[in-house]
Amino acid sequence: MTAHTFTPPPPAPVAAPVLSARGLTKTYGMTTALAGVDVDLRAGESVAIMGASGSGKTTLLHCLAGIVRPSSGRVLLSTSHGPVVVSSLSDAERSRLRRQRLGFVFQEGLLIPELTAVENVALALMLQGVARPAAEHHAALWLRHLGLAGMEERRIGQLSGGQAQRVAIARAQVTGAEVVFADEPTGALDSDTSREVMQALLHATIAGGRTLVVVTHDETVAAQCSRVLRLRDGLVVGDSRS
Ligand SMILES: Nc1ncnc2c1ncn2[C@@H]1O[C@H](COP(=O)(O)OP(=O)(O)OP(=O)(O)O)[C@@H](O)[C@H]1O
Repeated sequence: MTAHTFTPPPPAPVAAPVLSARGLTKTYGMTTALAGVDVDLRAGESVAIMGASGSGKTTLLHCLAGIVRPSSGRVLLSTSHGPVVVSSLSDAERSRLRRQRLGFVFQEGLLIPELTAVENVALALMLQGVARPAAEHHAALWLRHLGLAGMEERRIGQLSGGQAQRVAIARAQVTGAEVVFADEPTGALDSDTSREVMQALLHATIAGGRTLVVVTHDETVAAQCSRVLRLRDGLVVGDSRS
């Protein structure tokens, strides 16, 4: 009789973090906005950052996204071209990195009111050297994907708040950003529209295996994310996964 030995399957590989922060601090004069944050974010995660007003949420998002440079500590972004130490880059290098590798959806959309929906989305690609016809083609596909077919030629002021936020989501996705950062993306919307916009943001980002980081005060927004980080006085005091 053959002895059957049980061979345990190899452990599932743990994906390397897309974004890692170690010992992040940020001070503004006498104010400590971040007091030493360590965090690893992985591909496919949707991470809500919560906490009381002034706890450091936006500062953390800005440090992770290379918008502001931390006072100390390190932010490492893993890109398809290799790892990048975001916190050591110059202002110009960080702004290039943001344009090429990161996506942003803020409450006050960073959309240009004089441009149409399709032009706003296409602009993100054109800034990377994509020719206008191809950029507008891709932009229109994303707008359709986000339920905005027929609204491509409207200026931002001719859209509802929820529609404008979906244009911002399309713009954040169209370049294939590794990580999408959102700061109160649904703060100005009613609760039904907020849910729809949040679902659109989650599906667009996570379906592509990318990472979403959302600063929010809204527990219903956080409940739609796969992980919630809670900040107090510039420190992470809670980290839960659903
Ligand atoms: N540019 C700045 N100059 C001076 N102080 C700042 C600056 N940005 C943030 N701060 C201070 O750092 C601390 C953290 O601010 P931050 O905006 O990160 O908090 P938050 O949790 O996002 O707050 P809120 O929920 O009110 O938006 C606060 O005390 C704030 O006043």
